[in-house]
Amino acid sequence: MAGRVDLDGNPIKQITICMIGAGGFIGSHLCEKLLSETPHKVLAVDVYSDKIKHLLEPATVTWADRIQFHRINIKNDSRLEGLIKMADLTINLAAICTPADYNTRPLDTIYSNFIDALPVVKYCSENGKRLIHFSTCEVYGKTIGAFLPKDSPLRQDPAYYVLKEDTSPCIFGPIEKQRWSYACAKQLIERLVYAEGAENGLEFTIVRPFNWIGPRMDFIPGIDGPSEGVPRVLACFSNNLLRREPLKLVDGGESQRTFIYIKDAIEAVLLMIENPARANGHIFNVGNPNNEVTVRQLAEMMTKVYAKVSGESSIETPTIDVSSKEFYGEGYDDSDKRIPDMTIINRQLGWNPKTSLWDLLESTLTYQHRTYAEAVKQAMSKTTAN
Ligand SMILES: NC(=O)c1ccc[n+]([C@@H]2O[C@H](COP(=O)([O-])OP(=O)(O)OC[C@H]3O[C@@H](n4cnc5c(N)ncnc54)[C@H](O)[C@@H]3O)[C@@H](O)[C@H]2O)c1
Ligand SMILES: O=C(O)[C@H]1O[C@H](OP(=O)(O)OP(=O)(O)OC[C@H]2O[C@@H](n3ccc(=O)[nH]c3=O)[C@H](O)[C@@H]2O)[C@H](O)[C@@H](O)[C@@H]1O
Repeated sequence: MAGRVDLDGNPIKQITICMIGAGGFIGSHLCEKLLSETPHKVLAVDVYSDKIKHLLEPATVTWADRIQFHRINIKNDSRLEGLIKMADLTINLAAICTPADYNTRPLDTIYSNFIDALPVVKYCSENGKRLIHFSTCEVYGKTIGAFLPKDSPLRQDPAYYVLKEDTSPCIFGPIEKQRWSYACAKQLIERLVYAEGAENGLEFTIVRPFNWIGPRMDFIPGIDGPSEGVPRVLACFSNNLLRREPLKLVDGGESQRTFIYIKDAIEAVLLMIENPARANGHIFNVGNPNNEVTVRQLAEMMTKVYAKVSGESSIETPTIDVSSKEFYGEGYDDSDKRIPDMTIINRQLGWNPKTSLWDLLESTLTYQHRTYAEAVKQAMSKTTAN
């Protein structure tokens, strides 16, 4: 760790980071990276700590004095401002961010993504502290191309679908499509952070993740999360594979996504943390434009990879179609296609993603199989016995 320098060759000083939402999927990977590869200190704030338990116990691990866990709900805890004041940098990851919640719990979604983030921005601004705020690629909404006729040749033109931080519009559906409650709340908090920068000099960076996936993402229903819960697609499909049931394709699985390995994405966040002069004032797409698939293709690839890593044959009917109304309920809508433009992050931080979709699925599904296969088998045999 000695002699670490930033992208401009300057020595990197040890800092203290207040990480809100540190117990979640991204937070757990970021904590791991900071503790194992940097000298920085982490004040980890969350209501849950299961995903970072291995970093907190036992107290004898070499980094024990560099991480402190604070079980705090940021909605109503006066300790938050004190922690932000103690830190050099605050990273806010806390949010409700599973699509099944956006149309079924729109109030909680809006409160979590906008109202609850407000004090964090305010405390950073008032105390002259740097903020890295986690937004989402969903702020782009639908592509311009989605509104062209299906057979229009313009749909093939990147100008109609590649998403650029400084030029693409944010295109959401009507209010009754409550899916957009999340994207809209995230957009407004982005505008607020940006305005604090412009009017009050807040030093900020906004991150727009594009489908980061990997170990510890969400939960397996009935094992380490509610039986009726609907996590994001990686965990939904993992759950289906573990239970040997068909993967459910919402509205035919035609939507397109670009998936990036969490470990590649975390490299980008570390560059932002350690290169403030290059990252401040910027909004960054963080994704892997080379890993584009339709959801149907993702299901097919996950089925193949899971067969390889588990040694189990695939089931006869690996996928079934379900309507979005049946799967998510009233008010669901979808982003059609998400390709991140990488110009800004490349120019500012020289960062590029590395891992192919096949490789990232192989390591992630190996983890899923190792972590959950036995527990799922036991849960299923109990259900059959009852
Ligand atoms: N994973 C992705 O690909 C992705 C994509 C786009 C945006 N994001 C954004 O990145 C951030 C982190 O996402 P994630 O995938 O790690 O989600 P996650 O749900 O795994 O993590 C969020 C964490 O925040 C905590 N939290 C929520 N409300 C809180 C509160 N009131 N007080 C304290 N803690 C609270 C949760 O307990 C959870 O541990 C979110 O803001 C999300 O919108 C993630
Ligand atoms: O990860 C991101 O970058 C962002 O996008 C996600 O949104 P989305 O990609 O729509 O969510 P997923 O649950 O990962 O679904 C991806 C696609 O798979 C489909 N799906 C999901 C689950 C399933 O079982 N079957 C299925 O076909 C969905 O309808 C959607 O088209 C979430 O909103 C956030 O985590 C985040 O802000």
